[in-house]
Amino acid sequence: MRRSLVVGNWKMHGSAASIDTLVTGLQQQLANLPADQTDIAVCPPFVFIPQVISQLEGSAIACGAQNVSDQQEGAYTGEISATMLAELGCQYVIVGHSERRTLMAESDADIAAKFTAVQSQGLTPILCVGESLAQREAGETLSWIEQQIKAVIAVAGIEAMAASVIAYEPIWAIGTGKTASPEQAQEVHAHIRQVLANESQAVAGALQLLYGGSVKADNAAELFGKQDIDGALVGGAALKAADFAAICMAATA
Ligand SMILES: O=C[C@H](O)COP(=O)(O)O
Repeated sequence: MRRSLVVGNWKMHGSAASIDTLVTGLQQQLANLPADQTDIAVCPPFVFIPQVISQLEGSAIACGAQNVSDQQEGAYTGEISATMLAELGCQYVIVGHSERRTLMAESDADIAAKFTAVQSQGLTPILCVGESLAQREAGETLSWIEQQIKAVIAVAGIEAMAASVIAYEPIWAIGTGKTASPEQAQEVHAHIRQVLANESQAVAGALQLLYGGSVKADNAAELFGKQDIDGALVGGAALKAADFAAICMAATA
């Protein structure tokens, strides 16, 4: 049976003080969560990672990053490498978030290179895929998601997917309050698992598949009730300790 995983993506939010409060709140709220059933991680902005890792010392909550360079070292002004994130103690790195694909024009090739760079340092990539509203309305959702995943498999190989997490995040549901229905999400998750199963049943069966897009305390349980939804990548609701904790509880129930 797959463990569930809930990841908070704090995006470009927070200050040293507000993050201190948030992490303290999370530790209090999640103190009684059975750590053997659910993996939990938070992804702060880069500059707050050392603070968060220090605050989380001794806790079962892992820390991740929201982005990474596809290079490990060199003259890449403003970039952060997977080597650096590993040294800090990060365990996860989000790659291919739709905000980066759209706002930073990251291509499938860029994302595959980042995915490989992350794994080369022993970290776990959380590969985000998702369709726009126009693509959904044109009936292109499944083929688009398949293409995004195959672009990474083509570079990293199917076995590499075993050491990764995939997050399905329909772009139209991110930060909009419009969640995909559990049935819409399950349809895509089942397809993702089938795409993987066509190459390796073992990888498909073991991979944690998250849903992201306006996940809240009051819709999480229904989403997690679906067979192929193993957890969530949470944006807005991850900024409030009580809300994020409630989502983690729902994933554990
Ligand atoms: O990475 C998280 C997703 O973009 C979801 O964000 P949201 O929960 O605010 O819709």
